[in-house]
Amino acid sequence: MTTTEQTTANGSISTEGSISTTNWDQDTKLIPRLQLVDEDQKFTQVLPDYMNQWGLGEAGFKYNVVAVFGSQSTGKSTLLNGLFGTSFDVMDETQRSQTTKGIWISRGRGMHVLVMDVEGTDGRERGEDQDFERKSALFSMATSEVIILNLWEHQVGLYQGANMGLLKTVFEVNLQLFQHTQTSKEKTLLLIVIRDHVGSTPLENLAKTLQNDLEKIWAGLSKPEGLENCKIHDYFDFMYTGLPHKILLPEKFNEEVANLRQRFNDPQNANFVFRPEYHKRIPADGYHIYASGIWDKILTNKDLDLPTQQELLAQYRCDEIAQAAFDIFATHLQAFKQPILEKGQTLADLGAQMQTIRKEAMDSFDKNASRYHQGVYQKKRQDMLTKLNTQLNVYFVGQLKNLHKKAITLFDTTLKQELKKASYNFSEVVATSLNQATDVFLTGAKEMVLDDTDWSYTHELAILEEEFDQVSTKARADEFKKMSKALTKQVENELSEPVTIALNDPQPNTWHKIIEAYKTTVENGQATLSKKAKSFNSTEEELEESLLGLKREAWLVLRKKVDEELADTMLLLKLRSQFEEKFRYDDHGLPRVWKPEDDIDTYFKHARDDTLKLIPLFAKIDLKEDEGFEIESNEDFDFKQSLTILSEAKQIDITNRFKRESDAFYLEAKRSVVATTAKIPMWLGGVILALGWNEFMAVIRSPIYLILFILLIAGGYVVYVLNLWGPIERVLTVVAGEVTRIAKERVIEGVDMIRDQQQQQRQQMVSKVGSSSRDEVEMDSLRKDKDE
Ligand SMILES: Nc1nc2c(ncn2[C@@H]2O[C@H](COP(=O)(O)OP(=O)(O)OP(=O)(O)O)[C@@H](O)[C@H]2O)c(=O)[nH]1
Repeated sequence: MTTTEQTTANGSISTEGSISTTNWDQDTKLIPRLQLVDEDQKFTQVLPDYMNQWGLGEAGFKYNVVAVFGSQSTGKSTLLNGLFGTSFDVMDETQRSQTTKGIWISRGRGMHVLVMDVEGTDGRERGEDQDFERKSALFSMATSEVIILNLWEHQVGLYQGANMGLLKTVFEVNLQLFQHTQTSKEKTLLLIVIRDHVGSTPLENLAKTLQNDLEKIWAGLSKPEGLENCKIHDYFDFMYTGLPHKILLPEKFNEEVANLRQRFNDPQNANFVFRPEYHKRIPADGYHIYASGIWDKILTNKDLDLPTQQELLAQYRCDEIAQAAFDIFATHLQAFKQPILEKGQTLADLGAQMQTIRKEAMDSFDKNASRYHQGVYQKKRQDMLTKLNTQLNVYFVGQLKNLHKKAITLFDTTLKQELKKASYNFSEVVATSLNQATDVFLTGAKEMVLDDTDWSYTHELAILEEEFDQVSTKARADEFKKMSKALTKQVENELSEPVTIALNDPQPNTWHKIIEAYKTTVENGQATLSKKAKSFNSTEEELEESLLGLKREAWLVLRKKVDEELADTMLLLKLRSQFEEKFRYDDHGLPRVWKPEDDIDTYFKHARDDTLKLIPLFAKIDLKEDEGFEIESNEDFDFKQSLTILSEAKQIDITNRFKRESDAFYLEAKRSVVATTAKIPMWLGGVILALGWNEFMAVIRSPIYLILFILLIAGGYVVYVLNLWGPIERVLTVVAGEVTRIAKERVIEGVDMIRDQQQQQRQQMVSKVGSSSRDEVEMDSLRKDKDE
């Protein structure tokens, strides 16, 4: 036999019948019973343990509850034991005193049914105190889906009898339970069992009589406000059954009891009693809370209505279940690699992991909590989800931050790497690196955004994009700087030679030539810049700014070169060479040999004046042939000022220094005239020839002298031609030095030898004369030494 549990579309649970975990015949062990409420009206603390012992702890909705009501000693316990295989106490025939005190509970054999044996309602033992009867009725109605009403046949029709009082109580408490519920009232099944049914009056007739009496009782009840017109069938369904006399017809009795059991145990039975609509929808794991809560309310005489109780139970249980689920969740969360996140690393599958542990927790919550009041469950579910999301959000934020860092680093490194390559297009490299880094961030971020959250990475993405922008702007600036540097170098190379040439050959149009060279160079540079600027995605304004920058930069390079060329020493060199050109060389470029008749003073004056005229030419960049040429100035660059090369003071200084230098040339020229004038006169040659005529003839006539003379002349010629005079001179010097050294050594050796001989002679003399005259001899000897 099976029972199915289904969650319907609106979330409510429907159950079909009870469930047998074991077969009736196999469930032979004594099923423990429990006094739920004792004589002192105290509710038991151990119900959860018993629920587990009975195997109902995890039954969910797959269990049913039945309670029995009736007068004392009407065979209620006997009936329950027969129907459900329980072991409730049965009265000893001989005593005839009340056996069942309070409320007992047990599980039905072979079925998931909680069976409650409620103390009889005669009040004989408790006197006329109807208090417990009302309380137990209220409790049974609130917790059970089927109430068995136990009546003797002979009591039927006795409208004023004790049973009728009991029924009145049942109806009243039922109305109390649902007083706040105008709609969807839960129904309870009243199964009226007529005991010792002899059969003379058919069951139908007895049922009719009883039904009439019940209607009458119902009509006589004072209904709560709003429920004045409610009908008995709004709250109750009725079933009637009769049982033969147990003592007189025991076999028949047992047979009928077995038949009746089928109505509790077999969902296929036409008169199956545990129909889903009677189910109280209290999940088994919350039954003890619910039941004890109801009893507590009853004892304290507080307003008791079932829907509120069910909501309260749902809240309590949902909190408990949520806490249990959260504890498991927290354990998983602890195992999370938070240190990795703290170290700035990212977890590849963080999103999936978060999803898994959240799902696990939510599934665990849903499994148990979804059986409770739907409104409460949904609210608690939302709370739970929010709580879990808040916990996980820490990881989301941490990972997002790390992804941010990762993306920025990736962008930076990729960009740098790509820019190191031999050729690249800057804007393309930036775009590729940007896509790559953004992709890393977005993939990681998207993977982490869980359903049912308002998590967003847009803010972080916006910040990231800003940072990307900063990095690429910096890279662009660096690249631009690099390019500008290369261009400056190019400009420097291109300008260097023309400037040097132009300044070394100063002409009136020197500056024009230099400006022309500058213009050509700048044009070339600007063409390169314009071409490269495209790859930087530069705007028109940026490009214009860069072109102007290049112009200024190139001008500064030019100025630097000019400054180098016209630095004091260089300038003096240039002036001197110009002066020499004019003073020491003639119009054909041949060196002048000054003669006494030459007008050195005039030459000198002209040359010096012409040279001095160059100083004002060098002093300022002249733009008269380049009218309109100008470079826009700014706070760091003043074009007008940059045209001045030499200040007034500098010009005077250079003029003076040059004058001093040129004076030296003048003196030198004068001296060279004197030297030419001081030559050996011609007549002296005649004298030498006359005096040396005999020696000349001797040489001519002697073949040996002649050969020696010729050899001497030839040797002299070879030495002259091969320029060997230097080495020969060195050799002669070395030889002479060596000869001198050897001679000196020989002289020193000779002197030392003489000194040694004299020393020996003195010693011999001393030994002869004796020690008294030793000093004298010594002095004498010293004197001799000195003389020597
Ligand atoms: N005449 C008759 N006697 C029965 C029947 N069933 C049980 N008895 C007897 O009635 C007596 C009381 O039986 P219980 O089962 O203890 O009755 P009860 O209603 O549980 O009694 P309390 O728990 O004390 O209220 C016992 O002596 C039973 O043998 C029956 O069907 N007919």
